[in-house]
Amino acid sequence: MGFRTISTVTTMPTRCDQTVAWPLLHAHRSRLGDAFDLRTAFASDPHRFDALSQQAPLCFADLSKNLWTAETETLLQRLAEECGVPQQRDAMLRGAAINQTEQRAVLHTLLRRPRGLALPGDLPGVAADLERVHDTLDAMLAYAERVRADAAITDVVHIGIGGSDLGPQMAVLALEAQRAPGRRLHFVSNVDGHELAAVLAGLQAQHTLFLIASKTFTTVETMTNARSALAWFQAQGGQDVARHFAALTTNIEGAAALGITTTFGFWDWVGGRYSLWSAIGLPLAIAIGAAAFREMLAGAFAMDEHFRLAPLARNLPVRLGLLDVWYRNFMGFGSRCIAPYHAGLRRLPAYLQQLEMESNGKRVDMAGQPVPYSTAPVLWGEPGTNGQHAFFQMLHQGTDIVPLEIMAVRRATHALPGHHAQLLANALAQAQALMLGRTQADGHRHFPGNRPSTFLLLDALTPGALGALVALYEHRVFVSGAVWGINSFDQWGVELGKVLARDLEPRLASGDVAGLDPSTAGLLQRMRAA
Ligand SMILES: O=P(O)(O)OC[C@H]1O[C@H](O)[C@H](O)[C@@H](O)[C@@H]1O
Repeated sequence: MGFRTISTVTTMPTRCDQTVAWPLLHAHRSRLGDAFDLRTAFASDPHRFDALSQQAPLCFADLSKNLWTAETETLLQRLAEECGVPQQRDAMLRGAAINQTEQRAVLHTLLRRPRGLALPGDLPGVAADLERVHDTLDAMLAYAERVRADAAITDVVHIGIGGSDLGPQMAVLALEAQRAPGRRLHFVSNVDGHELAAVLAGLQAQHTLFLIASKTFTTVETMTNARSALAWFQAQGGQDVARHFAALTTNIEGAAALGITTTFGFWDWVGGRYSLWSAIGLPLAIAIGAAAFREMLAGAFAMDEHFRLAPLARNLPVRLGLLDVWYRNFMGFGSRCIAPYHAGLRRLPAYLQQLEMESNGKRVDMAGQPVPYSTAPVLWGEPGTNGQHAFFQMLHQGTDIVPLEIMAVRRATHALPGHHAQLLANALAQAQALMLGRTQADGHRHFPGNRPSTFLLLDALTPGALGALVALYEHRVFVSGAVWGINSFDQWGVELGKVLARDLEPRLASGDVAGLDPSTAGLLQRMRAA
C-alpha cells in the first residue's frame, strides 16, 4: 500500500456562527416566521418549482416543497462562501489531509476517477495513488468475474460491519435486477452468533466463498465472525483457504495473521463509510459483474464533477447540504425521514444513517472546541409505501415537523401490471398531502399541511444512477459538515463503548463487579444468573 504526501489545509475557515450571513439568516427566519406557507408561496410565484428544482447527473431533485424561499438560498450560499465550502471541497478533492484528527487525506472520489485523469491542483502522490486504485480495481473485478464463472461457488458470505457492510449490502439489494441468477449472497455483520449460525446452517464448505471485509482488520465483531467461519470451514473438511476466503482490507498483514492470503487492498484515505467504491464493493461486483460495477463508478464520478464544477446556486449537493443547515440551525428541526419508494432501496435509510450521523454527529470544531449550534439531525426511515402504514401518521399530524425525503424511480424493472403506477402515485400523494393538508372542522380529521418534503427522482435504478445518488449524499454530508466546521471524517465517538466491552467481557465469566456502577453491576449479575 502506498503512502502519500501529507499536506494540511493551512487557513482555518470562518466558523459558521461568526459569519455575516449567520445573523442575517436568523433575521430572515424571524421575518419568515411561522407564517411562511407553501401553498401561498406556490400561489404567489409561478416559477417556484423551476427555481427550486434541478436536474443533476442521473438525478432530478425537487426542493420546492421545502420551507424556504429563493432569498433563503441566496443567504445560505453566502454562508457557504464565508465558511469556505468551495475551498474545503477543493482541498478534499486534491488530496489535502482534511481529516485532521487522523492526519489523513479524504479521497474516496479517487476511487471513481478515470485512470490517468489529473485534476487541477492535485497534490503530489495523487497520480500514483490513482494508478494503484486502478490496478487494484482491475484485479478485484477480474477476480469477481472468475467467481461469477465458477459454478462450484454457489454461496458468497460477506462478513463485515458498519462501512464494511452497509454499502455493499444496500447496493446489492438495490441492483437486484442486474444480478445474475443462481448464486446466493449472504451478509453477516452482527457479533450475535445467531446471525452467522443461521447462514452457515445452509452451506457446504466446498461451495462457499467467504469475503472478510474490514478496513482495519481489528474490528472485534468481524474478527470473531471470521474466526468462526474459518473454524466451521475446517470442521467441514474444507482445506483450500486461499480459494474459499478473501480479505478486503488495508491491513494485509492482519489478514495473513488469520491465514487469509487472497487479499484486495485499499488505503487509509478511504473512510469506512465511503468505501463501497473500493475492494469493499467486491460482493457487489460478484453480484452485478465488472462492467456494471464500472458503470456505478462512472455515475458517482459524474456527480463528483458536478459537485466540483457547478456554481453553488446550481450545485445539487451544495443546495441539499445548505437546506440541511437551514432546517437544523434556523428552523430547529431535529430529524429527517428517508422514504425510498423502491423496495430495492430498503437498506438505504440504514446506509444513510451511518453516512450522515457518523460523519456529522460531532460536538466540537476542528480545534476540539465545543460548537454552540446543532449538527447532524437524526435520520430514520423505511421504504414507501410501508412507512405510510406505520409512522406517516406522525409526519402528517404529529406536533413535530419532520422533513420527509422521498426517492422514486421512474421506470420499473419488473413486468407486473399496475404496481409501479400505484407506487409512484403514492410517492406523489404523500408529498402533496404533507404540503396541502386538509381543512376539517373535526380536529382529529384536520391536516394542517405546510409540511416539507424533498423529492429525488431517478430515471431507472441502474448502477450509474445508484452511484450518482450515493455520491450526491456523500457530498451533501460534506457540505453541511464544512459549514459546521467539524471533522466529518473521524468517528471517535464509537471508541468508548468498544473499550468498555473489552473490560466487561471477562467480568461476565468471572462475575467480578468491582468498580462498576450499580446499574451495570446489577444487569451483569442478572445476565450471569440466566
Ligand atoms: O472496516 P472496519 O475497520 O472493520 O470498521 C467497521 C466500522 O467500525 C467502526 O467502529 C466505525 O464506527 C465504522 O466507521 C467502521 O465502518
